[in-house]
This record gives sequence, C-alpha cells and structure tokens, in this order.
Amino acid sequence: MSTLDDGTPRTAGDARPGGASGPGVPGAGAGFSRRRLLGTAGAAGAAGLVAGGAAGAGIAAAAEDRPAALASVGAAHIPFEGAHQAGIVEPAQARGHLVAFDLAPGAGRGAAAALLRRWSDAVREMTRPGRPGTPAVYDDQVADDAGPSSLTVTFGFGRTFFARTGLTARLPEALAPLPDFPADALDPRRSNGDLWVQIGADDALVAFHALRVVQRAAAGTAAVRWQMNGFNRTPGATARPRTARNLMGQIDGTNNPKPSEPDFARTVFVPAAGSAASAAASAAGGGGTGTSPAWMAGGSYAVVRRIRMLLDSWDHLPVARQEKVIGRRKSDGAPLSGGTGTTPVDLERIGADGALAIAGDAHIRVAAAASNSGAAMLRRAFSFHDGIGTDGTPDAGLLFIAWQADPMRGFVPVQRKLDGADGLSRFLRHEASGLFAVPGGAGPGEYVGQSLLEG
Ligand SMILES: C=CC1=C(C)c2cc3[nH]c(cc4nc(cc5[nH]c(cc1n2)c(C)c5CCC(=O)O)C(CCC(=O)O)=C4C)c(C)c3C=C
Ligand SMILES: [Fe+2]
Repeated sequence: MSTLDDGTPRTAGDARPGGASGPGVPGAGAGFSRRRLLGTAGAAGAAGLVAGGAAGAGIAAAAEDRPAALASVGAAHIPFEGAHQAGIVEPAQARGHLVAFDLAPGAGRGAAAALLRRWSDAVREMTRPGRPGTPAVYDDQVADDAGPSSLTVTFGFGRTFFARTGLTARLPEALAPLPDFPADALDPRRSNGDLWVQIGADDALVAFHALRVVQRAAAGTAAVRWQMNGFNRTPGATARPRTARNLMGQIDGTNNPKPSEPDFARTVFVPAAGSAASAAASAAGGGGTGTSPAWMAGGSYAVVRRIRMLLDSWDHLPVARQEKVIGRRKSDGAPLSGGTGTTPVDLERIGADGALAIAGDAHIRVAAAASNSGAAMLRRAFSFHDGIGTDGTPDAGLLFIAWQADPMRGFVPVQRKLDGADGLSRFLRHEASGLFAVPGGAGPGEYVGQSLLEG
C-alpha cells in the first residue's frame, strides 16, 4: 500500500480535498466515490455516474462543510476510467487549460485513433493515485514530486473532425453549428476546432505538465488551433468551501443541476441507445435533436464560450444595481425574492415596492429553466485574465462551459433568450465559441472515442 507524504496509508478512496472520500473524512475509504461531485446535496443520486458512486448524501454534505487540509490538495485524485469522462461533474479545479487542435493535412481516421490512444494512455498514467507517472518520452519533470492534484483531462470532437476522418455518417445531429446570436462578437481563429481538450488540476504545474504531454503526444498528427487558460479558487483557500465566485464577484453556480436531482443524468448525459431514457428523450421533442448515435452513450455535449467581462463598467455600478442585474445578493448569493443562498428562487414574488422582487431582465429570471420550457445545462467554468486589452481594460472574464445531453435543449434556447433580454449582457462580450461532442468514458484498456473510431 502506498502512503501519503506524512506516512498515512493511502486508501483506494483517496480523493480531492473535501470530497466524499478525501483524507480526514470519517468513514472514507475503499467503496466510496473517488469523484467529488458538483452540487453537494446528495451524491447518492449520482450512483452509477461515478466509480463506486454509493457515497451517501450526508457524507458529501459533511465533507463540504469541512475545510480542506492544504496538504491533501496534491494527494486528491479523480479516476480517468468510468462511464463518463472525468472533468464534467466534479467541481472545476483551481487551474484549467482549454485547447483545440486541428488534424494535420493527411491525418485521417487511423492517425486520429492512434492519437486518442496515446492521449488516453498518458492521462491514465498521469491520474494514477499516489505518485503518478508520465510516459518516459514526455518526461519533462515539471510535475515531479507532485501528486495527481485532481487532474482531469477530457476529450471532445468538433463537427469538422468527422469530414476530416471520413466519419460523416456518424456525425451526431446535435453537433449542428450553433446559431448566430445577434450580440456575438466571435473570433473564428479562437473558435471551434477538430478536437477539444479540457485540462483541470488543483496545481498549476500539474496542469501545465498535462498540457505539454497532450501537445507533445499530438505532434505530427494535430496542431494547436487555440488555447485558453483559466483559474478558480484553490481548495482550502476559504474557511468554508462554497460555490466559487467569478471575476464580477458573484457566487456563480448556485442553481446548477445537482447529481441528487432525478433529472440530472438526463440533463447532462446522452442515454444509451434503446434505453428507456433514450426513448423518453426522443418522445420529449421540444426542439431537441432526437437520439444521439450509439457511440455517444454516456457522453455529453460541451458548449465553450470565451465571455469577456466589461469589468470597468461593471465595477462602476453600485452593488444594489449589480444585485438587481443578477437577481441575487452579492454577499451570499441569496435570491432577491428572499431567504439564504440555498433558498429556491421565487420568480413570482412581489417586493415591498410593488415590483417583481427579481426584475424582468434579471439574469437568473431570463436564464431559468422555467423561462425556457425546461431547458437546462450544467455550468462548469474557469475565470480567465489575459492582461490588459487593446482598449486599456482588463481582458478578463469567464471560460464558460455548458454540459448537456442535447445543446438544443440546453444552451441554445437559453442563450437565444439571454442575447436579447438579459440585463447582464450589457456587461459581457462573447468573443469565441465552440461545440464539441464529448464521448463517454474509457474502460480498462480502452481509449476515449474508441467506439466512434473503431466501431
Ligand atoms: C446560455 C447560458 C448562460 C450564459 C452564457 C451565462 C453567462 C454568465 N452567467 C454569469 C453569472 C451568473 N449566472 C447565474 C445563473 C445562471 N446562468 C445561467 C446560464 C448562463 N449564464 C443559468 C441557467 C443560471 C441559473 C438560473 C436559475 O435557474 O436560477 C448566476 C446566479 C447563481 C447561479 O445560479 O449560478 C450568476 C451569478 C456570468 C458572469 C456570465 C458570463 C460571463
Ligand atoms: Fe449565468
């Protein structure tokens, strides 16, 4: 049995700090989930979504209340293998890299399959519990001495991948180009791409190392099209872990779908073809794109947007006005309809002044599932700051990533509405965009995307 740096025996349940099986969590160990999930109200509802996903709601909630020991940050690990790829349901890590690649001229299906095999093998190695390894050929020693630090690497396919590899017959309908949104100011050079990789880790060097491994493994087969770097709060930085703040200072992610909710899996993941969930999704209609191909079972669609925040304008707004724009209090995220950060939003509530407590153009009203025929997505973002832009203001904002089983029942209808009616949109600029099909997770010995490339 391997050990932690302080000599504590490592168990199969080593996990991210604060997670259901992290060091210091009573009862943690083999048999408990090794993936800490977004939304803490009940990891039990996520059983089957994660390795050993039988952790109880009480344990997850208790773990969330307990400050993480900084020493445990490096030891936390998230398994690469599973029904779904890692990096979707777990909280976003402190450091993130998003990279899109285009296949090299002449690189077809065989070369792409070999690349996904190399990537998967390398990530399996780098995410091992204990002292992760690196394939010798890529060993730059950047991550030496570090534990896995909750590293996840998630792979996706862009629409253009399918024509380049002769796989157009297997192109999912759901990967249709996103519509033009009138307020978009998109840079095509920083948008889309044949392949997409999301890297997250709670240590900057571990994340950089993974990025270099992924880039070096692609040499000769695919070239970087664009790269974006992001960050979040470091685990253990606050006395009480809670939903993170974005660069506007708001608590962001409160009303994300929770794994404990009955609709969670249906909202986020593509059901297996022929399953009851698949039949229900097809029958639901409602503007969706219907059944995804069998190779997408257990997968998800990621909408990626680089959203610049016009921070100088935002910062001039008094806090009360900022709160009205969002519909929640800035200090604790409580909805303006009353209660605390965890109180459900009441969109009908009339305030003392006779007006709607949550304004007609408040972000949470316009984005709510109730305002969009039930459309919902899982938001998992990184902040970015790339210095000062040519206009002299911070080039900063949100690397917004929305995960859903069908973008036509998630991001698209919501963004259509936000684009015209959202009070927050005056302070935002959507500068880059991508839509990627993210297949299900790999099993032992498999690589991500194998059923597409070899099926
Ligand atoms: C198309 C989808 C969305 C985009 C784009 C988007 C951008 C964006 N949002 C914030 C800040 C907050 N958003 C919040 C809630 C929220 N946002 C969306 C969707 C998009 N946001 C949804 C579906 C929701 C939940 C609505 C609900 O049902 O209550 C919040 C409130 C806290 C929370 O629930 O997360 C904040 C704050 C920024 C800064 C931003 C672009 C940079
Ligand atoms: Fe939002």
